[in-house]
Amino acid sequence: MISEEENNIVHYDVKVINAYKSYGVNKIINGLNMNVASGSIYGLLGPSGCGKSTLLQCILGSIALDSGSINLKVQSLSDVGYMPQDLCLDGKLNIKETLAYYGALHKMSEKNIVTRIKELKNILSLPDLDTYIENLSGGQSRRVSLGITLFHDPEVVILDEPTVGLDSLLREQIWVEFRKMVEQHKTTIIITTHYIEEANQANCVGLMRNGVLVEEGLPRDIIANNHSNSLESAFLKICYKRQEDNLIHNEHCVQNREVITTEAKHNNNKLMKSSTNMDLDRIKVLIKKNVRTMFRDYAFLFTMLILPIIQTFAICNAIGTNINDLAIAFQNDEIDFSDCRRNNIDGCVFNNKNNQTISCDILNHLASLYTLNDMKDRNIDELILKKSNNIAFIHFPKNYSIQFFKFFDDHENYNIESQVSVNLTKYNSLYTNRLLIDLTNTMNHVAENILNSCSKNPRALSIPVKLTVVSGVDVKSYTDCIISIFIVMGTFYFPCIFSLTITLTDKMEGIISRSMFSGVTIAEVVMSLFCIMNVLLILQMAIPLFMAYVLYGRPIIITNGLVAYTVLMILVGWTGFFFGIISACISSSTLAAIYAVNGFNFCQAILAGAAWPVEGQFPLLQFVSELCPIRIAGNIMNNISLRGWTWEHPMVVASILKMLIYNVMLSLIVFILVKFKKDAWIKK
Ligand SMILES: Nc1ncnc2c1ncn2[C@@H]1O[C@H](COP(=O)(O)OP(=O)(O)OP(=O)(O)O)[C@@H](O)[C@H]1O
Repeated sequence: MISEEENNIVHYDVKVINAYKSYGVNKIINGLNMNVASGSIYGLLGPSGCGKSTLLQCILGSIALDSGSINLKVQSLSDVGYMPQDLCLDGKLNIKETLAYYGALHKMSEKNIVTRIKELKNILSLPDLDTYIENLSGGQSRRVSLGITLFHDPEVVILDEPTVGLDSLLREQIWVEFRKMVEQHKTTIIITTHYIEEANQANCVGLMRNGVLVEEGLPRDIIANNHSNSLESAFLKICYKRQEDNLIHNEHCVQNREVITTEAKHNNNKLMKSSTNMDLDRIKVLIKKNVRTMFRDYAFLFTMLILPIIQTFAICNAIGTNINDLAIAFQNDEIDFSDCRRNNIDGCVFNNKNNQTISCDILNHLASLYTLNDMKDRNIDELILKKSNNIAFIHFPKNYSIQFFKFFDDHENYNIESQVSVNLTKYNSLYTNRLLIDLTNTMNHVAENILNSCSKNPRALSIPVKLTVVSGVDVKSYTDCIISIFIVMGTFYFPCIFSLTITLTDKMEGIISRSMFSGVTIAEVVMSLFCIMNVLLILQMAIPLFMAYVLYGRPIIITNGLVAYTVLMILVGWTGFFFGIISACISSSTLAAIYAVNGFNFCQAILAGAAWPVEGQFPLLQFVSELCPIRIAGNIMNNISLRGWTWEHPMVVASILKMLIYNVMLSLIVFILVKFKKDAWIKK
């Protein structure tokens, strides 16, 4: 038989003892004591910004107290249900999937999940369960959020303004449910609310002001003690009185009963501790949820799967190709250019000098390389160059061919005034260099034709150098030389953007912290993303490789070095992934993080030699370039594919080792952030 003394003993599920918490100089909790009896509803009231949410988060252990202690009777997070003030819901899931996700995190069976979804649909008047969260009204989303909190039937329920935005009828229904939970299941509920009158239904209310509870008691006692007719007016009186007295004291809810402090099995720091533990089932649940949301985000899918195709297409078509669309202005005083088309060198030009027009030969050859614009008025040449797209102006004097032959026959008496003049625009060094090479080649070509026409050895004019390729594949364009750098750029960039955007979005939307309240560890979040990333990485590697080497036929030497090539790509992908995770962890703004990562990748690509050879950089910059993962891997991948380097080459082994070291270092940083910087994964 229970004695009267035992009957008076109150057991507490939550005890806050002399708690202090400051943000900088702002003291938010200032020596607060609070006792929440088991199997009761505790209404925590107070003006906006007084620290109610902070106190709840300290109770849950997501924020650490500066001093004081919080004792919770519950054993683990699975015994607690927390509804944050923000919704923290994933818009790309529907109601059923959302509830099932949290049910699965709490390791509920499929059958229980289905039954519980039906129950909560009735209790919370949820709309059609297939409706996506992003299509719900504010009040409907809040009910789903409450549903998540109650889903696993926790012993202690902590609710931060659960009834905001709900109509009075629904609020009433929900309070009836709270009372039922307390009576039937002995659930303990702590609830903050702005609707003071609904707190009348609580077993105990506490009024928080200036970091302490200024009043705590049964609602009807507080009303009676303050000679008021409602809880709201009673609290107003208390606030005025406190302002006058400037007195802060804390009286306990049940003063005439003996208080037994429940043994502190878990304090706030242990309940939601940073953990590197991993549970395979939870990782599977996280993977399922992330894959589901990814496949519903078309912009994300486009970035992950279509953008690599577009990028490779752009690289293969827009870099290192022949520049065919350049224009040259010319004036030919020797012959009208329209007559040139009929003009061919006929017989040996030295025997038939007067009929030959060498300018035609030169212009016809240039016409196969450039767009030629015939200018009749030489005086406007300056204007032509400034106002048009012509990169040069070429002028042939009247007696050009005669003098040209003289150049061969009688070099001493050659009239220098009669040579072709070329006026260059020098705003683009690439164009200028190209034109100079083309002019030299053209003149050589014409000279060879002339010598051929007279049955003379054309090699008489060429320089005495013999060129032979001794190693490496025969590259045809600049793209061939740097294609591996571009491929590896994408292999770094896409996993980086993948891990950054998913982690940061889930962090900023509170989905990570909400999942953590359901037992998920950050290590599990990272591992689930790592698994998905590896599948995506296979596609992101295969797409550019197939396009570059199969579709566009870029040169490649097939050796066993290609295995090292693949290993390097995978290691670069992992580096990008870890880099994205770390960036997401230390960033507090999604846009800033994306800009920073894009900017970093751009610099890295430039330093790695994507635009210009690294050998042209000054020594210190070269040293920095050699530290970039894209350079470490890309350079060796180029050597494997173009020079046939294999596993046996020490540089190949060295670069694989360097990339391994990179991955170990970055994963170590991730480990430290997971283990010791829990706050960094949660939106402040
Ligand atoms: N991470 C933080 N850094 C600095 N100050 C913070 C942080 N979080 C909260 N605060 C400050 O602490 C105070 C208490 O905030 P809290 O959210 O706990 O108030 P509240 O009582 O729940 O308010 P409301 O009823 O409007 O939700 C506020 O002044 C807020 O600006």
